Amino acid sequence: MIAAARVAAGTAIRTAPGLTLLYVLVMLAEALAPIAVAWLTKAVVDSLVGDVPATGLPALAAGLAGAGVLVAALPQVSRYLGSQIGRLFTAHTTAQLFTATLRFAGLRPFEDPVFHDRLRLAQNGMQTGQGIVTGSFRVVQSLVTLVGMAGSLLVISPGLTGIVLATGAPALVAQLRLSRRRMAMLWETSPAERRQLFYGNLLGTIEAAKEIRLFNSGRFLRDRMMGELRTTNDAHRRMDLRELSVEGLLTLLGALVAGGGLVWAVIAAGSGALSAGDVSLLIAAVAAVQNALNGLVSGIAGLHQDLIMFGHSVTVIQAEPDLPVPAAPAPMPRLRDGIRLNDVWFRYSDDHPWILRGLNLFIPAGAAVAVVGLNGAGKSTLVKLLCRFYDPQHGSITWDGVDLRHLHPDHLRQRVSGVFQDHMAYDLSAADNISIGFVAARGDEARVQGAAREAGIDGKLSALPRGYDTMLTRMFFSEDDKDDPETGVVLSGGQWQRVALARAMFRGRRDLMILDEASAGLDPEAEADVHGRIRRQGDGATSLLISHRLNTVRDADLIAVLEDGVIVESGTHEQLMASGRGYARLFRLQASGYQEAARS
Ligand SMILES: Nc1ncnc2c1ncn2[C@@H]1O[C@H](COP(=O)(O)OP(=O)(O)OP(=O)(O)O)[C@@H](O)[C@H]1O
Repeated sequence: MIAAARVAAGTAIRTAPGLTLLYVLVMLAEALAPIAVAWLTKAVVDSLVGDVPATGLPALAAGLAGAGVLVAALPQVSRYLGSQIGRLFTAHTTAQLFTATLRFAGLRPFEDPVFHDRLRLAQNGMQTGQGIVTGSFRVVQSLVTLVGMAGSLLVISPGLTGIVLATGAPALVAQLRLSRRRMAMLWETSPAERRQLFYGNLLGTIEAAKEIRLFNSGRFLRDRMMGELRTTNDAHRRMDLRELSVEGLLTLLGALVAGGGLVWAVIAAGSGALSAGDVSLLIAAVAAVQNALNGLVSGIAGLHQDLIMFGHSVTVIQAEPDLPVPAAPAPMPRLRDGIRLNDVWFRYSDDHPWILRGLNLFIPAGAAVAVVGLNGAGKSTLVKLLCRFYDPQHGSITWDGVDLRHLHPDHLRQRVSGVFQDHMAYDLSAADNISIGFVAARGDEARVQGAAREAGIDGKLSALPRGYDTMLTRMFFSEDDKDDPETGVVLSGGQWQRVALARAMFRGRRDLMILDEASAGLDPEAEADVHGRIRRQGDGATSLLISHRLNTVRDADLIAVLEDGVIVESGTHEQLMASGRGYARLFRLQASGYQEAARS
């Protein structure tokens, strides 16, 4: 929490130094104004009842009126300044948080549920920016008022001062414990809240809508969502009850002290021990000290809570890299020799089974290499290792002899392009969907169109209502233009695959092109055509093709069969067919299926 406080203070000062200074001055004036009002009231009352000469009465009255104006006006000014600093603070830390998530070079953090909980709380914590800024100044302000008012009260009644201040100590301890418990509760209920969000999103997305309706699973999902919501609601209710009882007791204690003080002051004034002005000062001071104490206690508790929340952002912002990045990465010239996987062992975590078990494979520069294998054999895992989204636990992957671990992940990825099996369909325009593959060339319309042509989707995209500027989603239309087809279109699965291919093509010639089931949604002829284009694309480009349709990869220079975490067969199509082993069997099986289909 101390680290979070340090970061928060530094951020506020850095993002808005002038405003912060102004805010401090306004808050100080706001803190001192009630003290001035109390003392001026005492002086006026004493003058009026004749305890002191009334010569300066008009000046006192004018001073009192001026202080009253400040008491009324300053809170509005400070609220505006606090909000503005809070907004700047939130914008700054939000940018930092998302920059930090981009710094993770691999995928592991995004598969970690604890990270997801933290990220969600961190995003909520971003909204606490204003609370931290205003909360910390409120604490200082309450402290100033408290000291001033307690000093005033001390002049009249040291005993009462002691009692009033003493009620603050248990309040502070209780509030701090409450805020710690609330934060712990939020952390504990975070997984349930995340599941609730997940079910809620499922019930509202088009992707799930078909299955939910066909399988009539909506009620089941809704009930699960409500179950999670009940869990979090119960935890919140228990926390609210606890707060209610503690705060109720503290309020009662404060009221008893204030009432007792009033009775004592009236009796003391009756016996002449206090002046009328003293009584008015005492009434104002007891109320103000209690207010300031409450402000201080709840300010500290709120700040404590906001800082714990903000601490999640700081943890993400300051997180160690998920993959070791060398301080002096090896230079990365164009691939000349090839990529070698040497005795590669990999599993997703210690409690997962081994996916790759000593895999050896050489992908020669300039060659088209196909990897085939059954579902779950580890083909996509191999692709992720080649992009260095993970490091293997044993063995190495080398790029022209240099271990990927010695290269900078950014440099490596600049040399790679491709389409993942689970490629993205962005709710963006057609042009953006393609040019996001190489943001530096965004706006190059000819290049966008060229890539789309290569992927065989130019005809479709050019004919859209707004051409390449058409949104490939119907998510963002407004009430006014909801029936206008120009606001967005919906593509088919195969068309999306071609858009993803165009995105990969848009990157231009890269050393390694990976197609992981990238054309499975196309008909076999189109898939073979795509593979052919990839092979012809630029001289010497290396490609890694993954497909379940063996016929579409038969022209590859090398076909490797992945099974049980190792390559069990490799060679050209002809060699593998001649060997008559698993590949040949599967190929014949698939070929006979096509022949059957062709005959029927
Ligand atoms: N992020 C992950 N965390 C844990 N296990 C994973 C993860 N991704 C994949 N796996 C597991 O790794 C194994 C290999 O998966 P992979 O996706 O590499 O197979 P594949 O050969 O590409 O399969 P398919 O042909 O079905 O696409 C599977 O058993 C899968 O459950």
